[in-house]
Order: sequence, then C-alpha cells, then structure tokens
Amino acid sequence: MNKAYVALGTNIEPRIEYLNSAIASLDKNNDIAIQNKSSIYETAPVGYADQADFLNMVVGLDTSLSSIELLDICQEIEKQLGRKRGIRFGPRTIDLDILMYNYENSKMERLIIPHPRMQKRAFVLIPLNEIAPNLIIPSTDEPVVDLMNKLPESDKKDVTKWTQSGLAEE
Ligand SMILES: Nc1ncnc2c1ncn2[C@@H]1O[C@H](COP(=O)(O)OP(=O)(O)OP(=O)(O)O)[C@@H](O)[C@H]1O
Ligand SMILES: Nc1nc2c(c(=O)[nH]1)N=C(CO)CN2
Repeated sequence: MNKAYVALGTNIEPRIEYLNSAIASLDKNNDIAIQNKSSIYETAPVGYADQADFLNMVVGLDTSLSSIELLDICQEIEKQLGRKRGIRFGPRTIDLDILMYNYENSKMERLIIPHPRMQKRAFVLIPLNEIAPNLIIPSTDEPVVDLMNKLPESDKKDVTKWTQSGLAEE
C-alpha cells in the first residue's frame, strides 16, 4: 500500500460543494482509502491576486495506484467538476495537487513529487501540518512543522480556519 497526500483548492462557488464532491469521488474509488482530512481553511489568493478567496484543505490517503494513476484520477475529478484551464494560478472550481507519494523524490514529464511549490505555500503547509506534522519532505529533508514555522507571518495570517457558520476560528 502507498501513502499519498493530496491538496484541494477551490475559489468558485459553491466552494464547499466542490470540496465535498472531490473528496467523495476520491473515496469512492476502490483503489483509494482516505485516512485523514485536515480542517478547511479560507485563504487569500497567492500568485494571481485579482480573484476570490480559496477554500483549501489536505487529505492523507492509502492507495494501491501508482503516482501517475493517482494523477489521472485527480485530473478526471477536476474535469468532472467542471475545471477549465485558463489563467495560470487563476480561478478554479477544483484543483487537486499530489503533494507527496510515499517518500518519492521524482520528476516525470507530467508529475513532480514532492509538489514543487508546496514548501512555500501557507495554504498547503498549515492544513498538512494538522494531519502530518512530522512528515519529512524529501527535497528539503525537513519536517512539515519546521517548513510551516519558517513561513513569513504575513503569509500565515492569510490562512484562517473556515466554518460552515462563517465565524472564523483563528
Ligand atoms: N505533484 C503534482 N500534482 C498535480 N499536478 C502536477 C504535479 N506535478 C506536476 N503536475 C502537472 O502540473 C500540470 C498543471 O497543473 P495545474 O493546472 O493543476 O497547475 P496549477 O494548479 O495552476 O498550479 P500549481 O501546480 O502551482 O497548483 C498538470 O497538468 C500536471 O501534469
Ligand atoms: N490561496 C490559494 N492561492 C492559490 C491556490 C490555492 O489553492 N489557494 N492555487 C493556485 C493554483 O496554483 C494559485 N493560488
């Protein structure tokens, strides 16, 4: 069995429905078993500022799929949920990024693991830290908690827990 971490992001309404549908689609795949889920965070857009806030979260899963087969499933779910490719880093109904696959450190044409931008992203490291603080990221040899603590305060403050009621928790 292989262990993978997948980051989910959405900034087109209904954001919560897109997250829930993507997780349900992953979980109903016979070759995937979701083991843990982070809280959902509301996050300011990074990379391309002129767009709506995102909801982000991370799931940990066990899978018998290879990393490329898992990427195919993630891209299929993106397609089913109406993701259109447009502006780089721009708005999307759902984005599924493979952060880690076992302790692989590999670059293929379609897939780079660990995800090349994860170490700098508060919207990835804060939820990942909730479910896997001690996970070592091979390209850096550092655990998630240390990478998260090194993020600038200004990035961390743009990531707040999201609740259905709309009342922020932190
Ligand atoms: N670890 C990875 N997870 C998902 N896609 C990846 C990964 N590494 C490389 N890719 C490739 O990146 C391509 C572009 O992905 P995508 O359009 O989701 O990028 P993006 O969401 O705009 O940016 P980012 O990857 O920074 O979140 C995909 O077609 C996929 O083949
Ligand atoms: N806050 C936030 N910003 C982003 C996100 C995301 O998921 N959350 N995804 C992006 C796609 O690459 C670009 N910018």
